[in-house]
Amino acid sequence: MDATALWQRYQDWLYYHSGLGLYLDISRMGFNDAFVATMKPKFDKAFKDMAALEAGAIANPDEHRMVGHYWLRNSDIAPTSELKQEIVEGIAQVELFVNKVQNRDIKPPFAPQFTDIISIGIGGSALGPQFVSEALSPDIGPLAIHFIDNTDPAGIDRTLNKIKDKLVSTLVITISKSGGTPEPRNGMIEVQKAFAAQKLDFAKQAIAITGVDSQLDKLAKSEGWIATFPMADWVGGRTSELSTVGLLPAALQGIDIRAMLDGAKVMDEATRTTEIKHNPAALLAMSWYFACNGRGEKDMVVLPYKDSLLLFSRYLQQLVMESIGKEKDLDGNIVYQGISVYGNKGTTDQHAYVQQLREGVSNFFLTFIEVLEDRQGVSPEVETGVTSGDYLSGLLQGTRQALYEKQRDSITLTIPQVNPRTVGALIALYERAVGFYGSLVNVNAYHQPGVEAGKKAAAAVLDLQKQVLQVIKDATTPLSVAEIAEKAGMPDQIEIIYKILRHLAANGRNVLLEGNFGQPSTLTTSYKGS
Ligand SMILES: O=P(O)(O)OC[C@H]1O[C@H](O)[C@H](O)[C@@H](O)[C@@H]1O
Repeated sequence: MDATALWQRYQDWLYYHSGLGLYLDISRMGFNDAFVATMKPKFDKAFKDMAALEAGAIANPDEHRMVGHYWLRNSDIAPTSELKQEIVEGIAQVELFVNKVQNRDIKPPFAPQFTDIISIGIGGSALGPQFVSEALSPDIGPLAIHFIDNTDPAGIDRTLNKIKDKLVSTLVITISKSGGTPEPRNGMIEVQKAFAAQKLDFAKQAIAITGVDSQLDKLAKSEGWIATFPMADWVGGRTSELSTVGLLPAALQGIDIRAMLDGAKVMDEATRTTEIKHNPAALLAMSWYFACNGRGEKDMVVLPYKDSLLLFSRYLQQLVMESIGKEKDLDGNIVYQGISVYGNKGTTDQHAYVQQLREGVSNFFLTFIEVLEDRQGVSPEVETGVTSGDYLSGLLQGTRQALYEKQRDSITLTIPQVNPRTVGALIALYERAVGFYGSLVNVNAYHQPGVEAGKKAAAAVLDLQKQVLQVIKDATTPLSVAEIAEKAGMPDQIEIIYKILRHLAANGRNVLLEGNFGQPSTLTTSYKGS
């Protein structure tokens, strides 16, 4: 297409939201009018599904749950007055708590005020708070936040070492919807031990955000933690950023949560229209469908040209891949759906993998995220008449053009500034686009059965470890891996048993492994404990 035709196509397909100052440009996706026409009936169904979801339908049939994240930012649309009240009270509870922390009505027992937060959680109980903190936390805020989002001992040490002198004034927030996920439980126990080592009273500095009556809820109540905040079962982990999960840590950091909620609400209104061309979430979902042929044939590369949006692609990775990546569709057919998401930030990635994007395998489409405001205040010139921000903008435009010349499709989303309102709007935009896409490809976008399999397998490995340890403790002579597997009655688990032994031996757990490490069958194991 020549420049004039491209410019016309840009204008024909440009979506602009004046209230948010947000632009969506899908003109560099290679669809045509015939494609749009074929999508029309699919979207009619998607719009209907979405309306039913918002009205309180059981949109997550496997888990028999409603899907209510849109109600969080406009409680008036909650399907019952009880739910509305629950939402209003949830926000009030957050604001009251944050107020009390700020006024020092709630404070740690051995320090004048809270200065830091350790937020413990994983997946949907971490990615949203991490993204929002990176995007919006002030350079010097009322409380500084640190995350434990894994069960990696060295990672936990790193976080704890950084703030060991400030543990006395640290508020610990453990977030887990189910309240039974092992990683945050482990993190919480390790933090509890770090508190005990400094003779601090963990319970007086701890709060939980979790489902009512979950293990975590019961523990927090039985140990007398400062507070527990309920998580509703109709809010999924990956869509919980605008629930207490995201709002509480954000507000404690001094982020305007009402503005975040408002941005999301405004975007929700914009994405309810049933005209594809005027609905930015529908335009996104349609573009994804085009690029992926409705079957995940291409990857979604997300490149925000703004450091503070660094974690957006990681956040979207869960939102998109856990929602769309499904073996079966809603009718039970095997479909192996999904869209792979990755990305870091521009221009940084231009000096890393954009080489492949421009010239290598063409298995992706790009989403540029552009922020019009370079920084607050005036920029110095780095060359006559040119600022660093001009470079950032120029490199984005240049990359978009260079990719287009090689027939690589891209979407460009432009916001005026990274602020609570635009971040709320971005979250809402992608939540809705993912919901539409789920309908377009007929999958349940709100469950995650695949994750359960991995969790069960991990639990089985830990059970096996206990058996293996017993076998080597009981043995009077060193045993080979095969002998251990035999004695544990698990000969078919020999490879996992070998890996358990190797891990124990590497970690001072009284397990001695001897022999040729390049030939595991020669290894013998003995127990060196007392
Ligand atoms: O909040 P939690 O119940 O601890 O769950 C944390 C995360 O882990 C699970 O395995 C799910 O796949 C995620 O969707 C969830 O966000």
